[in-house]
Amino acid sequence: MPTDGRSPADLAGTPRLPGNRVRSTKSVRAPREVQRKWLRTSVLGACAVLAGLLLWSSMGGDDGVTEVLAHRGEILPGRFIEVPCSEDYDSHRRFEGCSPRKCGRGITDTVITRDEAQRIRSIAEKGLSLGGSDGGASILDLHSGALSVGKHFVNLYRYFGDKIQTVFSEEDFRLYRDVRQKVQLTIAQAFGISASSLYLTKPTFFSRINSTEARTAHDEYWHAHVDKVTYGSFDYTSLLYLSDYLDDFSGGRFVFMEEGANRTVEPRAGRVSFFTSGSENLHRVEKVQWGTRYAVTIAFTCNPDHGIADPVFT
Ligand SMILES: O=C(O)CCC(=O)C(=O)O
Ligand SMILES: [Fe+2]
Repeated sequence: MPTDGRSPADLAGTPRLPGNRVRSTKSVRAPREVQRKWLRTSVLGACAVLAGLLLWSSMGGDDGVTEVLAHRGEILPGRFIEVPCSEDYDSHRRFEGCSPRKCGRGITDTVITRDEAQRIRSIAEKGLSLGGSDGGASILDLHSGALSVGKHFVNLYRYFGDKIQTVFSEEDFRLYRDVRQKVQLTIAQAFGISASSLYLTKPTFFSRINSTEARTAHDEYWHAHVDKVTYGSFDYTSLLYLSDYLDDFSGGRFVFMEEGANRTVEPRAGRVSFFTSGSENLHRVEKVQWGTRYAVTIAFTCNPDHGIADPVFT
């Protein structure tokens, strides 16, 4: 406890005002000034510590510096950041005019409309309502038919047979293909390659993430990874977000991880984030804290042998 610098013995002979207050005389003014000075210093010190803490947390705390590449509220016509390519592509067959020579990441909010995102999300909702993981992460793959159910996956097409036409419509598949085409063109343009040299590859899938605790390894979506290592055939990864960060869910931001710096993409319905799939783009997804996050991972390869077709309504 701070004192004004006088011992109880010093105070013993001091004249007292009513209320037991020490009278303000010249002899006591100096210690009171010391007290004020101390108070001022403490307040200033506390403010400085608070400002430091705020700055530290806004920079990502002990994760290192965090830069937001795309805020949830902004509408980006297009942002592209070039990064040096990793050597990951050297150990794979090279397809000139397609395999990444220019690497990087881009974000655009103007290729897919909010309305298209809403309609694409309805497809995901319909499909995923037929199943869903016991843990926090469910997937629906319209190409293979894979759908999370409990702790496993079922093949939606085998399970429903012809009845699948009562779930999805021809229009759903048309929209899905149109969106895929627009994303493919965007990637080709950003990396200076021909769109026809890119092939859709697997897995291309919808994801639905909530804050339910993971039950199996499939629910653990938050680990840092390199898509080319995880999925093999990927050369270019894209993500189309179907819900809004902080309106529909919290947590769940996409993070590009680099030494000393993290760069985040805040999901926003209609936002397309795309990047070369090698370790120049190591990334993770933050754990979702509340709400539900929908997205589609749309992957492209340069190797026609690894290409897959658009899903068809049969
Ligand atoms: O949903 C996301 O933001 C990222 C998903 C992802 O990293 C992946 O599918 O490989
Ligand atoms: Fe990934």
